[in-house]
Amino acid sequence: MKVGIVGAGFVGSTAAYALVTSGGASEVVLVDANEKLAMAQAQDIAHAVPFARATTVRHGPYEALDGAGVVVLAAGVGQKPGETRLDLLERNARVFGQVIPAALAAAPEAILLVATNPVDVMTHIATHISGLPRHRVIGSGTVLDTARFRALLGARLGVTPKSVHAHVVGEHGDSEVLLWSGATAAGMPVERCAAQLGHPLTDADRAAIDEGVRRAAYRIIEGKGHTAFGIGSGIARIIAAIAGDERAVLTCSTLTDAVAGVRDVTLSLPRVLGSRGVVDTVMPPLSAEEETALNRSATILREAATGVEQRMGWAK
Ligand SMILES: NC(=O)C1=CN([C@@H]2O[C@H](COP(=O)(O)OP(=O)(O)OC[C@H]3O[C@@H](n4cnc5c(N)ncnc54)[C@H](O)[C@@H]3O)[C@@H](O)[C@H]2O)C=CC1
Ligand SMILES: CC(=O)C(=O)O
Repeated sequence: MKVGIVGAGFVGSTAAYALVTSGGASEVVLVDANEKLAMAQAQDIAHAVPFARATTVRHGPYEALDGAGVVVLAAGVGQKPGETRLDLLERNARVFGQVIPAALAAAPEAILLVATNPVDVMTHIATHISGLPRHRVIGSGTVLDTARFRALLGARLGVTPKSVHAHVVGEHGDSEVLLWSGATAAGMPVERCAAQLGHPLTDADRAAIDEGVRRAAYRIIEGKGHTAFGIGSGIARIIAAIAGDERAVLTCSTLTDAVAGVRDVTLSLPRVLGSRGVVDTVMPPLSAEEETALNRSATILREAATGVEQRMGWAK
């Protein structure tokens, strides 16, 4: 499948590199307002191809997205140390007003995969601007937070994160909800598995893991200015699920009729991904505490979306 990536900065270029190393695309085209950057990234990544999977990597204007099955949207600004994701909304909404019509004019059949933050509200905006059916506008959502949760749980249990099944839902951001009640390893609740392995999970462990997931971006941005490897790999994983019509379950963001009592909200839940995009959604069982936290997260996102809808004149 041909994949377009608009925004060839840290996130877009790392996603392109992950696609090349995983063999997730036959062709990758990078587009950026900074054409010199797009060209340099495309050349650098193309030089990895002899060590990786057969992929054509190039840069170009929007017209070069012609025929793309997925267009990744990674254009816009990222957080500076201390900024929240929601602080980026106004600036990145303006970017999407330019980028989405141009991308769809070239690739009208594409699924849009949004990475730009705040990713849930940007996915909401992308659904409105594009006019596409909601199943074709997917935010990377909490795919990264779920990976962070699995990584930290795996480290605590002393097993590979690949053997840990645990999900983060709601906002990709401060109000996200770690679903401890459904977390499993080796086919049993994660607490029981941890105890059997001689690493019982204490309240302090749980608090440290929650903090480690929720505050990961802040810590990494403080240290290196951006995050890219986790999300680049997550984007490549989502594209593989679409390209292979896998029906893989990944925590992605898409416009949803009602979640935890909140209507018309774009956030992450476990989504079944296939060649049409989001082909189904699974609502996990939640504890009372998780239900309350998801209602709060959905309310925050609904309010942020309402604000944008009013400013853009979409309010009904
Ligand atoms: N969804 C997630 O889990 C994550 C999302 N992000 C978000 O991804 C976005 C990109 O982050 P980085 O790659 O680190 O930023 P970056 O600054 O390295 O790259 C952004 C690129 O967008 C380009 N751009 C800006 N306006 C444009 C326009 N109108 N048309 C075409 N290109 C345009 C810039 O020239 C730049 O190359 C940020 O919003 C960041 O917060 C970052 C990490 C994780
Ligand atoms: C920057 C960002 O959204 C993250 O790394 O989670």
